[in-house]
Order: sequence, then structure tokens, then C-alpha cells
Amino acid sequence: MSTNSFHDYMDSKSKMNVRQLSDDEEFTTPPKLSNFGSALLSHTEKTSVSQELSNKNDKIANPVFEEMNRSSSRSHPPSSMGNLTSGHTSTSSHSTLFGRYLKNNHQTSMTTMNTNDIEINVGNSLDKSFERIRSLRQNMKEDITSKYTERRSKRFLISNRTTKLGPAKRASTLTNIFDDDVPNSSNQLITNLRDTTESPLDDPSEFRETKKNSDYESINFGDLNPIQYIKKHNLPTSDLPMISQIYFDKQREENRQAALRKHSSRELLSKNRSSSTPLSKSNSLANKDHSITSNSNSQPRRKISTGSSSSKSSIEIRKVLKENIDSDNYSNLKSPIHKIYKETSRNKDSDSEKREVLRNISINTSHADSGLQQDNKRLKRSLDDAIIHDNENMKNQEVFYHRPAPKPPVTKKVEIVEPIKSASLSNSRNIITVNDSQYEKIELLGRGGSSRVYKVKGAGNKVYALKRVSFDAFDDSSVDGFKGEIELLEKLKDQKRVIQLLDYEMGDGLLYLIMECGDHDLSQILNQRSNMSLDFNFVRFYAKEMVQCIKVVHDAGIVHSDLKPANFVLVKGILKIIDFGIANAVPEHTVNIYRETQIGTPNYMAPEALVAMNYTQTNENRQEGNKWKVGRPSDMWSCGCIVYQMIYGKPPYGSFQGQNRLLAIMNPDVKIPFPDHTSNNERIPKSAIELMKACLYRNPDKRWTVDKVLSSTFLQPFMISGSIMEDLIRNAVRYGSEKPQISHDDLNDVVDTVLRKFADYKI
Ligand SMILES: Nc1ncnc2c1ncn2[C@@H]1O[C@H](COP(=O)(O)OP(=O)(O)OP(=O)(O)O)[C@@H](O)[C@H]1O
Repeated sequence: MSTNSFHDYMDSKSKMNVRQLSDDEEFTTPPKLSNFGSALLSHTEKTSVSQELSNKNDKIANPVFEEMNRSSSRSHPPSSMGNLTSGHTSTSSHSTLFGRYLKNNHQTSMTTMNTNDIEINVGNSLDKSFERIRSLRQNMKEDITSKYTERRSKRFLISNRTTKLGPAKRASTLTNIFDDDVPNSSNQLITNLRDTTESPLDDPSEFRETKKNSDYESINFGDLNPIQYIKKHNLPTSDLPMISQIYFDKQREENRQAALRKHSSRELLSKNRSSSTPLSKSNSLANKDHSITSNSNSQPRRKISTGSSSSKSSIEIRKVLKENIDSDNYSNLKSPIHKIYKETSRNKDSDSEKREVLRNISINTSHADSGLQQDNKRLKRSLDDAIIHDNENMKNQEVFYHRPAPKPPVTKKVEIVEPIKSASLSNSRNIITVNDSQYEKIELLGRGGSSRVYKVKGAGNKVYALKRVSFDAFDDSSVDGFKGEIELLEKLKDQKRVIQLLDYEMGDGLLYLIMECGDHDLSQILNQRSNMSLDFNFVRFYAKEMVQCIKVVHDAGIVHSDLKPANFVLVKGILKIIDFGIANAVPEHTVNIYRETQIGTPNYMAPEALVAMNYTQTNENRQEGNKWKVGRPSDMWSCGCIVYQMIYGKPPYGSFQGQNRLLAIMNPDVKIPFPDHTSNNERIPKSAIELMKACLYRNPDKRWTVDKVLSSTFLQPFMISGSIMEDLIRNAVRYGSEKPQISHDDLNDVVDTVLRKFADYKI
């Protein structure tokens, strides 16, 4: 290469660098002045620099380098160049070699390179030449770098602050950008920048850029990266930095939102856990802070939400970089400084990465000269300060971190033991627990005055009747009454005509009885048949069943005193008595007992009970108290009423309503009718009428006992065949021929004799 061509080339290269620096595409890359400097590097450094220069933007510089390299390799040892460019005072041999190179090849071009600032005398000493070259390089570097850095800083500030604001707000804010939030250390730099540049608002291009930036904020990248996006939408490549900035901002924001969600859910989890291991919030926060500061190297954490601290630290780092770049030569493209610059630009929030870069500085700069090492040390210190400053800011602000996922809790197999609950505190609406046994409700069987009876399913899917009685726990008479009922049920446990009591539990105001379950009560059965024709076999069967139940009770010395159809339940074809509500044990040899309270069903209640009540209420002498005279005949009256209802469809006084019914029962003048036909004109057997009359005598003493009713003709009818009738008639004719006159006593004897003989024919 001739000196002229070299001069021309350098000139054009200088112009080219200026042009490139004004190009937006290049604003993120370091100034190209280093290409010039690298031409002066030693061979060893040239190798690394040539790699750097393989960058397509630097390709233009390669011919210079190659040409110089060729020239130097022809006439000089490689190491000589390295010593020159590393800033050491050149040795005479090196200077001579280089001077000879310049002298032989480039002296003319060097003088014409910058005639205003540098006057190179070819005949001067090598040192002088070297000094001038350095001076030239320094001037060009300062000139271009300052311009470049100025643009970059301005763009950084604008893109970071103004793009987040609307146009009006942006306009007012831009004037304050340089005063607010910028650390003192970097204020000077910013002030210089402001002084040397126009206000962004005054610069139409800047305003256009800002506007464009705000337009791009609504970009939806989808799956595209910025480059793909630009290609797809045919946007100028000059917008790539701005679009990239928006792209990474959006990604950062998305990450931040995700981390916030994660954090809040973790907070919720920890709140729940804190119930078992309570920790004060301050403690946990303190721990968090501690872990942040003390374990920053052990677990990389990413700060998700950063306030002005991050931008402050970024500005600080940029300031340090700027200082370093300004003070350093640009041949150090691969230097840690450049690396840090790139690292911090890429992820300015990552302390761990900054630290990683800092750790690498000493390794990467081992080959560098002491000046460079000092610069790097200074840079390292500055960056450390910036990181510490960041950490301090983080402590004072609400900062969210990605923490490593907590270890899954150790799951222990815990056997869940259901707490034993009393029956009244059953854990489910459908489950009732009585004495630790659980019963599941199936259906409601019936209701009483103070009770509900459910069909329930117990162990082994067996079906039971569960009677739940609520009562006033402080009413002693009620408590005693229920206790008495339970006692009677237990007493009659083995009787087939009494419902079986299997279990019971009595708590405060609640009584649970577990009984064998019936299908239907007699009341339901009668209602079911109310519209059907009268069947005396049906009446006889159920009347007999009922009386047999009463016999068991009476034989046990018990007066029920509240007998009604609903108190008899059919269990697998057998009618059983289920209730002893107001029953009481009848003392031996006592016909009647007196009860303290009137509980009963007026339809089936004996007149003597109501008369007794009426007597005590009207009698001024209340010495006897409000006592009811009840006894076994009272149960027989009730029995007669139920049979009456079976045959006539309603109880004896059923046609009276309300109070009149009570009065009619008590009034001896109100006679009970016993028609021989039903309303449907069905003939009623005399035996049936006989039985009803025998039970419904007003005088209790005249009423049939339970045994008499059971042996009544209605309940024990005869089966007489034609041959029997024939025999009977023959015997009667013969008896009359022998004894034409018959006395009344003789007739009774004949009747008894015949009936005895008919006994074999009873059903
Ligand atoms: N073991 C059972 N099997 C089937 N049904 C039953 C059983 N026990 C009671 N019931 C049904 O529940 C209804 C009410 O029961 P129960 O007569 O015992 O209640 P109560 O409180 O005594 O009534 P009251 O207070 O009016 O005398 C009965 O009429 C019957 O229909």
C-alpha cells in the first residue's frame, strides 16, 4: 500500500466512522475508532482484535489492518507493535523498527493525515512520531466517543423515561430528567450532555423518535422477536434498538407480573402455614432480607420489581463505563469493560451477573498492561459500589424475588380419627350418632307431639326406627315421663306385641330411641281402606291383634291410657304397640291410677278421665288436685273406640267437633249410636256390635276386660256346617217331645251344652 493510498484510506475511514456513528444502527456498538488503534497493536493482540474485527461492521477496517500487518510482518518482529500500543514507553529497538516502518513506507501520508493538529516530521525521532500518533488517535477517539456516548446516554434517558409517559407528560418530564433520580455521581455527565445537546423537545427528530417510540409501545409481538417483527412489518432497521427496548421491557413486565402472582400465592400459602408455625411478618421479612444479602452468591435471584434504584444503578454503571471508555483506548473491544457494558445493558437488574463479570475481570485482564488493570480495578470498585447501592435501595423498597421453589412438605400419613360426638352433636344432617353408633336417615316415618321418627340405616345396612324426642330439660315431669317410658319398653323387651327398643341415649333436652322398624301404623292402614267396602275379616283380624297388644301391656300391670290407631305398628305382619307416652305402671291390685297431667287423644279418651277432669276443674274443693282417673277399663274404652272406627269409619264421638266432642264424651245423655248397618248399608254382625257395646260402657266397671274381648264371639266366631245344624234340629225336636214345657234354667243349660259342643267348631 502506498502512503497516499493509506492516507486516503484513513481519511475515508475517518469519514466512514463519523458517518457510522451518526447511524442509528450502530448506536449500541462501541466506536469504530478502535479499528485504527488496532492497526497499531502487536501481533498477539492483533490476533484477538482481528477476531473482533471479523464483525461485519468492521470489515472495512480489515484492509488497513491486513495491509499494515503484511508490511510489519515483512520488516518487523510481531512483538514490537504490541509494546508500542500497550502504552509503555517504547524501547529504542522497537521505536527504531516502527520508525523505520514509518520512514520507509508512510511518512508522507502521516504528515498529510491531520495537518492542523499534527505536524509530523519524518525525520523526527521515533518517540516523537509515536507520541503524535497517539495524540492523533486520542483526539479522534475523544471526538467520536463523546459524540457517540452523548447520543447513547440521551437515547437511554429518553427511552427509559419518556416512553412510559404520554406526550404531554413526556414533554414536561424531559426537562427534569437530568435533575431527577439521577445519582449525584452521574449528574455531571448528564449536565454535560444537556449542555452539549439540544433539548429533545427542541429537536424535531428526537420528538419524532419519542413519538415513534410511544407508537411502538402498543406493539403486539406475539411469537416474534424484534428482528422478526421488523422484517415482517418492513420497518427500518434503525428502529430495531427501540423495538428491542420495548420488546425486552414487555418481557420484563410479563416476568414481573408472573412473579407477583407467584409471590402472592406463596404469601397465601405461607399465611396458611403460619397458623401451625406462627412467625412474625417482620421476622420473615428479616429472614428474607438476610438471605438476600448474605446468600446472594449461593442462590441466583432475579429481582422482579425494581424502582428507580435499578435505573440509578444502571446510570452509575454507564457513567463508570463511560469514564472507562473515555480513559481507555479502544483497542480493548474484548475487554471486561466492554463485556460489562454489554452485560449490564442486557440485564441491568442482575447483580449476580454483574458480579460474575467482575469476577472475570482479573482473569481476562491478566494479559493487559498495568494501566488497563488499574482502570479495571477502578471500574470494579465503581461497579461494586453501584451494586451495594442497589442492594441498599432494595432493602428500602418493596422488592419481589423469584425464590427457589420451597421443598414440598413432608407428608405424613395421619390416621384421621373421627371425634366421638354425642347424638345431639351429629356431624352431618343425615347422620345421627347414638352411643357411638352412626345411623343414616332414610325417611321420615311419622311425627308425634314432640317427636320425629325416622327410618334409618345402621351397621350392616340394617333398618331401624329412630325416634328423636325434644323436651324441656328443666321440666322434671317430662324427664321422668321419658325415663318411665324407656323403663317400660325395656321391661317389655321380650314381648312380641311390643316394639323392640334396641338402644337409646338421653342428653340435655334430647332423647334418641333406636327401635325395630314397622311398616305402617294402624292409622295409616285404616286410612288406606277408608274408601273400600267393609270386610269383617279385616276388622276382626286387626281388632284381635290390637287387643292382644293391650293384653300384653295389661298383663304387665301397665295402663297405656293413650291408645290410638297410630300407636300400633305392623312389623312384618304382626301388630305391635310402639308407645307408652303417658303410660304408667299400675300398682298391684290397683284398678285405677291418677295422673298429674292430661295428655291424650280426645277421640279415644274414656269419659271417666274427662269427667274426672271436669270434676276437679269445677269443684271448689281441689284437694284431689288435677288428677285423672285412668285404669285398664280406660284402655278398653279406647279399644272399643278403635273397633267402632273400623266398622263405622269414625270414632263414637267423631261427628262432634272440638270442644263439643269433649262435652259429648262426658255427657251421659249423649248416647253412642250402634246402627246394624253401615252408611253403605252393609250389615254389621251382632257379635261386632256386642263387642263394641261391651267396651263402650260408660261405667268402667261394666266394660269387658281384655280377656273377655279376646274370647268374644266377634273375635272368636263359630263355623257351623249344615250337618251340625241338622243334628241340632233333630235333638231339639226329640227334647221337645219328651219335655213339652221347658223352664228358663233348663234352656240355659241346653244352650251351654250346645255351645260347649260347638267349641270344637270355633274358628
Ligand atoms: N318403630 C316404629 N316403626 C315404624 N313407625 C313408627 C315407629 N315408631 C313410631 N312410628 C311412627 O311415628 C309416629 C309417631 O310416633 P309416636 O307415636 O311414638 O310419637 P309420639 O311422640 O309418641 O306421639 P304422641 O306424642 O302424639 O303420642 C307413629 O304414629 C308411627 O307412624
